[in-house]
Amino acid sequence: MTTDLHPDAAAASSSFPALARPLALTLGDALGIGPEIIVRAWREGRIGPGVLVIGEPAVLRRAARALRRLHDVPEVPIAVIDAVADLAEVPPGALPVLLPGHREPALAEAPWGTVDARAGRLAAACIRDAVALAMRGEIAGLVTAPIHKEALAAAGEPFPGHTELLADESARHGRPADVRMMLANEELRTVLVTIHCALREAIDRVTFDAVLSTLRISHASAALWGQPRPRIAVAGLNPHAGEGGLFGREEIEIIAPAIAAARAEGIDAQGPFPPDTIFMRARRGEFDLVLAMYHDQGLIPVKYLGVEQGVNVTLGLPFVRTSPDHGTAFDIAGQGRAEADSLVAALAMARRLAAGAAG
Ligand SMILES: NC(=O)c1ccc[n+]([C@@H]2O[C@H](COP(=O)([O-])OP(=O)(O)OC[C@H]3O[C@@H](n4cnc5c(N)ncnc54)[C@H](O)[C@@H]3O)[C@@H](O)[C@H]2O)c1
Ligand SMILES: N[C@H](C(=O)O)[C@H](O)COP(=O)(O)O
Repeated sequence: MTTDLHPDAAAASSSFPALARPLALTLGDALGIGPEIIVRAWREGRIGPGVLVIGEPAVLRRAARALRRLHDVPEVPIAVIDAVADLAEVPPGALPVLLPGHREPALAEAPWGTVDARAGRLAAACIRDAVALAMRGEIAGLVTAPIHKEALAAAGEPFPGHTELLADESARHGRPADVRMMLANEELRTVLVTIHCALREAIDRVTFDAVLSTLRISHASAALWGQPRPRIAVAGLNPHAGEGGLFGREEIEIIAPAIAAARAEGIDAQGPFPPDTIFMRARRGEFDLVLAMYHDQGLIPVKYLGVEQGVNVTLGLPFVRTSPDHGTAFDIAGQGRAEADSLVAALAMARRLAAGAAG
């Protein structure tokens, strides 16, 4: 193994719960920071045992060469495997890379930080391969490196992100899934009622059923991370949670009735609270989780605390899926500047969730 282990490497590896099956790490957008944070985390000894990458070897080799050149450290060896079972044969120190069903080796010559349909196509293929392995029980879960949504769209994918694609794949494998996005760090957890759509559309999507089902999914999922009865705070949609109807009536007509229905089912839900202070209250311990009505209402407070520790978890799937809380960072891709901390946190969260799911 290389000599430049991260100071947290020993702590990270020793804290890994042993899993009976490996985790799959999907490549993400080949022209973003995904390949380099995978190689960097591996080189720093922070990925731990029982993990394989599903991706294009040539792309990972380019990332390994770039990091060797930029950080003057030994190049991470890549070991290509054809099946999960081959993981046991991979020599120590080599990064195991499972060949995806769809290949795009030429992406190793494409410019970093550019939108490329081939990268979108490869990213989607790696995700689908990982879901197939998860549904067959060959892996304990998947951790997805960031994709670029424009590249996904350029590849003709009808899904705006992993969350929607994973739900569709789950259904295609016979397991329809009502999923929600959670973003969590050490201080704050938020689950979103609506995600990847225009804000005007998001407001229309805030319905009684959407809020109630998000509460149900959040409540049911919390047992996986050891909180069987989470104290859930529900943010209002409008400023000051509508100020008694002065600034909108969604809280009165939609959100409060959904909270009441959830409470009648035994879910510890409270609100709707003014959105501008509920995250501060949750962060200081009044609540375990905040339900946010739309994407940025929930993600800004978590990411504002720093993208280093946040983890994106898809709730409601029949398999574990986590992801770093950041994107492809095209502005720094290929420069050796991307931090791998959130990827490491996503892997650690996936291990904990997979261990919990295994019982
Ligand atoms: N999990 C995912 O797949 C995921 C998550 C978020 C965004 N995205 C996608 O990524 C693309 C770019 O999104 P964006 O620009 O809004 O956000 P981004 O997270 O890619 O970048 C935002 C800023 O944070 C910095 N940054 C991000 N990750 C970093 C890291 N690990 N180390 C150091 N700096 C880091 C970037 O350099 C940039 O300045 C979009 O297509 C978006 O949809 C994907
Ligand atoms: N909404 C997420 C964020 O901003 O972090 C990001 O787009 C990831 O979404 P998926 O996991 O659905 O790709």
